[in-house]
Amino acid sequence: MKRGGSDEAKRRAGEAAADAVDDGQVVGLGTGSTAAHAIRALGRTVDSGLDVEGIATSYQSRELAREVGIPLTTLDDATPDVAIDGADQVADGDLIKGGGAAHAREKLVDAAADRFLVVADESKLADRLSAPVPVEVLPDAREPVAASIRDLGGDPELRAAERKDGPVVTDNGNLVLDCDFEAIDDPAGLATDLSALPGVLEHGLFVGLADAIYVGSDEDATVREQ
Ligand SMILES: O=C(CO)[C@H](O)[C@H](O)COP(=O)(O)O
Repeated sequence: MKRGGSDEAKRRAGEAAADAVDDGQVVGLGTGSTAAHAIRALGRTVDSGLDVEGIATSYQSRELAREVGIPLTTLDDATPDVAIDGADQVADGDLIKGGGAAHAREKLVDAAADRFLVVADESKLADRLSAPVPVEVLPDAREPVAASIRDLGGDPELRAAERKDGPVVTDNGNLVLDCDFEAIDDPAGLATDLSALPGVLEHGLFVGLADAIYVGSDEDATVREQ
């Protein structure tokens, strides 16, 4: 699915981050249209002889990696040296992710990596995180978690599928509540509160995880070390 700014800006961010991958490294392969540019660029470097292995964060990134010829491994067998992943919003180096409902596996792989590179076009940058926070819940936990989110000041909405009747079902077989907290003053505190709710598999607040943000525009890509 395509979200955010121009495809050219996303391509510049994704390709710049892929350029930072060294021979012999294991790479976490993020999900979304910006991360897909990085995966395609890595596929081209594999074609030209670079020895890298990927760890997919979703069905989408696994299929794309297979298509472009990146050999795959898993967290059972390897630790990612670097992960490259997109974001829905970036503020002060913290992120909201999960626009593609892949944030549970993304957080697992991105947090495991020695270096986590975020790839984003300029439209994702904000002064404060304020986009709805995706919260993946076990199907049985939908109502209790929604009630707890309201108690925390959020407005949860079950994510509906686009070309299927009913809700989005994640790669893990769960549901997603998009939770609007408006401007988030304390992302770390909210992340802790959401993680503590029974039935929450994972939420899309990525606090203090990013090592560098690759920001693409229609002209170039710049790197902001965190
Ligand atoms: O978190 C994600 C998927 O769960 C994506 O990385 C995020 O939604 C950004 O996507 P895009 O690069 O297509 O704008």
